[in-house]
Amino acid sequence: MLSRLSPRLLSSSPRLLSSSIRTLVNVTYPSPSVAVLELDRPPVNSLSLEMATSITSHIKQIESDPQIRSLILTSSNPKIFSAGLDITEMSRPSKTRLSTFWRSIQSLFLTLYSTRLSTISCITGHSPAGGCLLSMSCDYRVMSRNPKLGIGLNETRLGIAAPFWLKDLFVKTVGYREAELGLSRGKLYSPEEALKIGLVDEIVDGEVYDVAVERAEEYAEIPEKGIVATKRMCRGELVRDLEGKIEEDVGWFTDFILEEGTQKGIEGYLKSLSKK
Ligand SMILES: CC/C=C\C/C=C\C/C=C\C/C=C/C(=O)SCCNC(=O)CCNC(=O)[C@H](O)C(C)(C)COP(=O)(O)OP(=O)(O)OC[C@H]1O[C@@H](n2cnc3c(N)ncnc32)[C@H](O)[C@@H]1OP(=O)(O)O
Repeated sequence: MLSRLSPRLLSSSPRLLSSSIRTLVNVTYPSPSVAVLELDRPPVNSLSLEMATSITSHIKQIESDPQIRSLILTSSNPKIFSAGLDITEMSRPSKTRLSTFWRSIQSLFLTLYSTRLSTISCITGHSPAGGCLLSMSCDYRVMSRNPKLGIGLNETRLGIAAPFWLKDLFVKTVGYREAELGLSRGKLYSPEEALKIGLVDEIVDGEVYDVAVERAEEYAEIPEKGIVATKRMCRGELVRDLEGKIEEDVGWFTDFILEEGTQKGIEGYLKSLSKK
């Protein structure tokens, strides 16, 4: 039933959908060529298996409408873009669930990073780890100037490491030395710092969403053929690298996460979060 609804219909009846099926995202259309996908999984938009799968399938639905040229990724929570992977997915999981979870994250990355759509990340709130991955997978990043916000890859703070493709994406975005420093220290950058190193492209004092729509409309005016060929040129290598190592990467992730030492670290991190 859901899959037969066109994306436009989806956006026109979000309340009807949320009462029947929890989609975890809202889709709206501020102009004929622009779609907005709003993450909506309270309290912190963390990426569970269901959340990652829902985002991926909504991107694919939006992509299938030829009129839509740009996609804005944002959050229903003004303070938090996404808290990254749902850490509870990695705490004492079954191996089967953990593998399926990781495949859903790989698939979300590949879909968002290689979509024909021009993607704008509208970052109004915190964006650690998997949240930063979502933003870095977009073509353009606009962030609120709020100095209390943080964006970056803080995996080491949980006793885990970013997978090779996320490390490569970070290197491509901010350069080798900054990536090495940021990854090993698990650094979360303020918006000003993020702008300085190229982790975000613009910071905004007022309404970030309005600027994101403006940028999305600018992208939508550029001929699609040129954009798609350019994205393929810039992003194809990393996409092919991961596509060629999907199983190996699932193996690394599950082995690493299921190690007792990693489990203890994750447990401790979860406790520290709930004690705050
Ligand atoms: C060799 C390599 C092989 C394999 C690689 C291995 C792994 C690498 C994998 C992938 C890379 C990506 C990893 C990740 O994304 S891990 C997640 C990292 N995220 C964080 O560290 C963020 C943690 N959260 C926070 O810092 C704060 O919650 C935040 C600043 C976002 C919001 O603060 P606020 O004060 O507003 O809310 P809280 O009270 O802290 O949280 C509310 C509620 O939500 C729970 N929570 C928070 N974050 C998460 C999360 N990521 N997953 C699940 N649950 C989360 C928090 O515990 C609170 O719960 P409760 O106490 O029950 O209300």
